[in-house]
Amino acid sequence: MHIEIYDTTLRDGAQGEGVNFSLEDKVLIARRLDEMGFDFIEGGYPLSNPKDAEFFQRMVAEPLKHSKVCAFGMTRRRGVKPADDPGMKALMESQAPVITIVGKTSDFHVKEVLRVSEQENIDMIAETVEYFVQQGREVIYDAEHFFDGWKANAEYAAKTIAAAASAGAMRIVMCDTNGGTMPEEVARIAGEAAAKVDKPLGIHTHNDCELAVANSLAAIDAGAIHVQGTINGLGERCGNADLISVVANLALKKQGYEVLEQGELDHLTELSRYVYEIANMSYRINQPFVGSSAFAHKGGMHVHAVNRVAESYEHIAPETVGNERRVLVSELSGRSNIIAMTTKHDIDEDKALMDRILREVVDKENAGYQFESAGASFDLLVKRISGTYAPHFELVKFHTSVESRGGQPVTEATVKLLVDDQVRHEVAEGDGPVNALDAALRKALNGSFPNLRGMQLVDYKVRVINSEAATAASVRVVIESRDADGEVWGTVGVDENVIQASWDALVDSIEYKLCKDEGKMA
Ligand SMILES: CC(=O)SCCNC(=O)CCNC(=O)[C@H](O)C(C)(C)COP(=O)(O)OP(=O)(O)OC[C@H]1O[C@@H](n2cnc3c(N)ncnc32)[C@H](O)[C@@H]1OP(=O)(O)O
Ligand SMILES: CC(=O)C(=O)O
Repeated sequence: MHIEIYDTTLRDGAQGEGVNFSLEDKVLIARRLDEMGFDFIEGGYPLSNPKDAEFFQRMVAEPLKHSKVCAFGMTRRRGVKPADDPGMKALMESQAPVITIVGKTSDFHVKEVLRVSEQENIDMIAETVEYFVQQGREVIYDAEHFFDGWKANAEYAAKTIAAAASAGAMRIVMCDTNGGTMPEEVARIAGEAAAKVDKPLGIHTHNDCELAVANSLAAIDAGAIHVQGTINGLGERCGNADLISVVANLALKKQGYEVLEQGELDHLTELSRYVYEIANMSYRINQPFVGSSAFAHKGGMHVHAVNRVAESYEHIAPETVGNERRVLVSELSGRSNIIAMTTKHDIDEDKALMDRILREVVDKENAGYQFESAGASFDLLVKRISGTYAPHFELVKFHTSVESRGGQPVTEATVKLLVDDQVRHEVAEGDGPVNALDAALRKALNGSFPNLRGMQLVDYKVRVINSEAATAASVRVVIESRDADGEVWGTVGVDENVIQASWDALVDSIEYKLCKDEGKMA
């Protein structure tokens, strides 16, 4: 059976703290969802702001190929005819083929929040839905606080959805607006609701109890054919049901459900990252299915098993959802991690060598290093231990200073190096000691290694690692560098002095780039 996937990233997702899509962001996301075969895309709330209203005009000018565009709004205001209500006018002007109307299900909300009679709320629902149906629009009815309302007064809740259904709504969507309902309640109430209306049911859940995906699946198992949610679970408070997980579970874990266009499942990871990128948010590494850790193996025993049979510690093949398997190296590694991570180093599976590398990794992690995000430093460590490393330069000395000139801080670094037995002595200013050191180091090396101009530092993180040791605390510096072709690599340095730790990470970054360009890292 086909389950309709209704995306509300651009409306309910935008209600998430820290999310603010521009008009162009919204158009880009809508187009990507359209390409993947999402059935419905809720573009926004046209009454709310000009940007949302404009989005619908863009959709008229440049229509989507597959997805139906939905405009969202509430039922008419109390005591007003739909045709006179500014909300209805904004929805009509959107020209969206589908209008999604949210209305009150719970008698408590009718009394305490809307402050209208129970009958007026029923009339608001029926007249609003009927108005849009008469104007030739398809109407989806979002029954707000559906489960809470049903638990408090099932008879009244049933009357509200019956009003929407008989007025012509094509879907009745059960909303767990406060996100507090348990999956067994969702299943039971969805079954009871199905007996009261003759329209297909949908489900819209929030994640306040970390159950939004489970509740969506429970409703579908109970007969709902339509599911609403957002990409990556963006949304107000704890977010909405994450459609990435909903879609993956329906396609891969449940029997008999079809979702999206065929062959689109392996674009889920790309879609998730795309939306994070546009929302200017960091992705969640442990996000199910699509996080970078979703198939990352760290424990030595696990890596040993995965090297033999991948499915021993993987519930699906990562490629099914466009993700990839990763092996991490750390103090929890066994020889199997090292073997998996050294395949590119043209070294035999020499047991003694693997043990030496493993011991060095464990010792260094014990001293505060972390190789998970510093793969380039690990690769250099392997080269050092296997005797294939020849440094490209030697440090004679470095010096940094920060002084105040006219109230402005000025940072300067000097480095003295030996490159091919030649002394290079350079000074540079920077936005801080590490930036200045980087600039001076490059000045000293650029003549011999012009390819260094292609790389840049893109991230710099410092962490105190044994703060309980007070003055003797060490710091770990992790630097991320990027090459002109987009390749990114991480390096790490640890020391009691933050400048020394930064220097070590910096030198590893440059040595890695030079080795890589000479084909010694492949
Ligand atoms: C569960 C959900 O996610 S529903 C969607 C929630 N999303 C948003 O609120 C984001 C967009 N909202 C907005 O831009 C604004 O709130 C607007 C434009 C919709 C309304 O703004 P305002 O007119 O200034 O009203 P305000 O937001 O303060 O209050 C909401 C009003 O709608 C009424 N209302 C709430 N739900 C409904 C409903 N389902 N049907 C009719 N009226 C409703 C409230 O009673 C209140 O009116 P009142 O002040 O006369 O009592
Ligand atoms: C409609 C909606 O967003 C909700 O009830 O949560």
